[in-house]
Amino acid sequence: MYQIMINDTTLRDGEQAAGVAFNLEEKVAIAQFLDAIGVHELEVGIPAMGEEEIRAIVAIRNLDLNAKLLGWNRAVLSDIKASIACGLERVHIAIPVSGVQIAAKFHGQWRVSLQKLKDCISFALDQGLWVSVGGEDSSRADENFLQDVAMLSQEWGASRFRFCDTVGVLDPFRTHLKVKHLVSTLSIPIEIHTHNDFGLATANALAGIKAGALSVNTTVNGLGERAGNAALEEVIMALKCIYSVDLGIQTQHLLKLSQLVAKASGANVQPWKAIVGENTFAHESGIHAHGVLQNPVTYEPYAPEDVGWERRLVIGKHSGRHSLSNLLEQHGIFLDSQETQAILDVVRQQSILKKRSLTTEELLNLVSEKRYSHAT
Ligand SMILES: CC(=O)SCCNC(=O)CCNC(=O)[C@H](O)C(C)(C)COP(=O)(O)OP(=O)(O)OC[C@H]1O[C@@H](n2cnc3c(N)ncnc32)[C@H](O)[C@@H]1OP(=O)(O)O
Ligand SMILES: O=C(O)CCC(=O)C(=O)O
Repeated sequence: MYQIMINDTTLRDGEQAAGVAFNLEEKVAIAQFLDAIGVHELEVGIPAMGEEEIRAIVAIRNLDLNAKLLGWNRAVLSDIKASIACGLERVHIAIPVSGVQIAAKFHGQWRVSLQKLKDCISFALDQGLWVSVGGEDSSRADENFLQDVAMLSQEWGASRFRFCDTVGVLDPFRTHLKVKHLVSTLSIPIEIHTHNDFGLATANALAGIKAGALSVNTTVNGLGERAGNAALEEVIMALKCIYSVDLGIQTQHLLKLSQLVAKASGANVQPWKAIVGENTFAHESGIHAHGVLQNPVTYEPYAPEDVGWERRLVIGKHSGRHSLSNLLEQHGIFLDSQETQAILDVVRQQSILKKRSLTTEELLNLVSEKRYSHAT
């Protein structure tokens, strides 16, 4: 595959998740972290939101990061002026392209909206800015109209066109078809922006990349509007492990980044969340733990250290003899198979009662209660 760029929008679409509000320090810390691990481009916010947002964006801009910085704008001149006031050199200008959005938001006046887009692109270019255009709701747009808007954006001087599955209604097959069509007719790069309303955001982002999109929008932990966006950590690791595409990003810090964003957003990551959930490298089931003890590749698609995790074997309702013996032996306890089975039976009962796996301390207490003479 060709050179793919991540344009992370945790600080824009991520923060649009209902109830999430980063302060300046948090925005700066997230931007610094993303930059430090090698993320190529950051959509840092919406300058039109006013003073607070502008202050945060200016603070990020003053860091002189390696990542390119992009401000999000409507096709409104005052929005572009606010981006300029932040000292940004790259602006993203969005317009809705679906019939339903143009009707509801612009009373069907698509010509007016296209003229505004043209004026904004022209103004931004005159100010020496680099311009990207976003087709909001591209996935539900009439294909010919979408094509026209993208072609016009290119003609008017935009350097990239963003295909947005704004309400997450595509599947990977349709994403591939639609993005491939745009890629084949435009000479500027396409960016893919996906939402997770049906749990397909990452799959659709990958399908867009497969179809030739050179840039992909992500957010840390998949944070974002409604069900969120394609998760940065999922896109990076899927590209690396499934497609052998290394984006040059230091993946071993992905867990720390996830924790930073979880704290700043007040939105915890569910334990089974891909890549960064706390169960990602936790093995309880006897058959799995036995396999992993022989060779971790049996039940792990990549090594925990690759993303900052450590492997955990936990003892609970589904555990078997091998993992129990392994853990006890680490504490100098060697039981015969009957004794091990007896402990396992109690573990199962206790796990059901406690509705969780047991801690090592609880397990050692169980063994000592049994008073096996050779157990210490
Ligand atoms: C799919 C997306 O994620 S789009 C990004 C959405 N993000 C956000 O809305 C978060 C930040 N937004 C804000 O702070 C505010 O909405 C602002 C500052 C942008 C605008 O605030 P307000 O002036 O109070 O307007 P409000 O939000 O109520 O309504 C949106 C206005 O933008 C217009 N608008 C929406 N999209 C666009 C667009 N792409 N280009 C031009 N105008 C647009 C609407 O028609 C409406 O205009 P009107 O006031 O003339 O009727
Ligand atoms: O940039 C755009 O055009 C809109 C981006 C967006 O957040 C969306 O469509 O979901």
